[in-house]
Amino acid sequence: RFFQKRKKNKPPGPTGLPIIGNLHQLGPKPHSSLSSLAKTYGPIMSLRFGSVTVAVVSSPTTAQQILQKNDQSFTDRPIPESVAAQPNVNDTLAWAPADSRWRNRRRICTTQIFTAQRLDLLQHLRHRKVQQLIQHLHKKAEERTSVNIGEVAFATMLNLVSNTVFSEDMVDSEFESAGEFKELVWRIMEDAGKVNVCDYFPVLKRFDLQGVKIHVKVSYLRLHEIFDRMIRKRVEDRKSSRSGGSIKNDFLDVLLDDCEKDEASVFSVQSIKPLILDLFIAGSDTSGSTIEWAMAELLHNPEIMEKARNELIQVIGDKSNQVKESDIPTLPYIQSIVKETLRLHPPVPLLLPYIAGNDVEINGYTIHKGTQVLINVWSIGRNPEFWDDPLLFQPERFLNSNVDFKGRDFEYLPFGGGRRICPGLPLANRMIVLMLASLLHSFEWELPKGVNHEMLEQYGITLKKLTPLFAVPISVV
Ligand code: HEM
Repeated sequence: RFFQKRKKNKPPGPTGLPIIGNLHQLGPKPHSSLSSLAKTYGPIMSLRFGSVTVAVVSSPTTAQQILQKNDQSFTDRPIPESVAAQPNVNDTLAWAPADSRWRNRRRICTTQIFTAQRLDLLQHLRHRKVQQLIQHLHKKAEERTSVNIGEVAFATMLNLVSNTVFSEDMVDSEFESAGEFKELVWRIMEDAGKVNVCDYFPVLKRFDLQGVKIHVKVSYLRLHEIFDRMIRKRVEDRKSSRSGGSIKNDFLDVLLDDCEKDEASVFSVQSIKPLILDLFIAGSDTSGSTIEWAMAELLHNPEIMEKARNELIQVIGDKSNQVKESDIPTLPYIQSIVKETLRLHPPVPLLLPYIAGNDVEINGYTIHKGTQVLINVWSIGRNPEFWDDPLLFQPERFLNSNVDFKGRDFEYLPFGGGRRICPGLPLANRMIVLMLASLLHSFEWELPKGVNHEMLEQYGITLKKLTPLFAVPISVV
């Protein structure tokens, strides 16, 4: 009777099979399968994955109910086993419960890295990292060899984050050597993207049937070891700096200042490592895949590429001038290309999952406490009810429109919304526009001969191209 009461008034959804529930309906592209199911069951539907009840939201008004109207009930996230494998997971930003310690960590990241003022101060860093990328591409252009666009953009972003945090590069300037750091972050992304049966059958957790947890743990521990070494070295340097040496004033120094401030500090040497790791993981692949999709769309739509290059030539001039961040406001077409890319290819198509903290009424249905909630922003961004010709890549749609990705327009949520909206949004926006504008201003691009250009997706922790995009840069004269 208790069980039946709990099931009362749930949103509609497809009947599941015994034991596995609806897991078999997810397929290799869950965001797309769930989008198809929503056509039958509506903007909020209920499914069962193993023993976990999941509500899937697929319309702007329903997303608004979750992220705005009832946001106090949807603050926490369920933690997948591949994420729980890391040490001190409750000290992360992305997965920790939204308590006062999480608020403090978020506040310190926002005020010390992501405010307009702090970002302005570190503009030179982004220019330097993008110029390193451009120099690397000039060499490739001379050799007439193709470049893995997603990978070099990913490595550039890793180096930007590592310079923000540690004031040093983690990937060599040629982006080629299998830099250990890059491989470790990459491997974590891969493992975290696997569908893990243990997440849906909590009784199986301790058996780690697919071995995901044990595999990913090795990478986490190694990264913690690297961070540990760097942090200890910095602690020593800070001691000597007090006797006259220099200090770096980067994010690590901010965190260590906080550790030393008082005993009630939210940070310790142990608890800053998961936070730093979160910034690397959340920032690099998302930005890398956005650049990859943008370039893939432009190679697919040469007239749009041409229009973008014309805007750059008009605003920036010829290749002897470099694109700067201060040019961004005068590049509306490039900005629209980035927005259109994030509409069609949101790197986190189902956002990070939420968990209902109590029973909540949405659209007349009850979302019971403990239900996982997925918001299908991929589906919302492709719905003809909210977008004209939604499957066409048309940056123009954003040109004279106020729709933005800051979490207030619920038909367009590539960075999520509400209190857990992506804190890295301002940095990502600046860096992605700058990187894309520089790639287009310095080079013409073509696909390697004989390559079949497809636009298929591969679902993982970020939504990537099924086959990585390789393109040949040609230096403009
Ligand atoms: C194109 C680039 C990016 C996209 C599309 C993106 C998207 C997202 C999304 C969808 C979420 C979950 C929001 C929600 O659940 O409502 C998120 C969370 C997060 N992102 Fe980003 N992100 C990007 C870049 C970055 C960067 C550059 C950083 C930092 C360096 C970053 C750090 C984070 C963190 C720490 C969280 C967890 C926030 C929390 O749960 O409190 N992201 N991001």
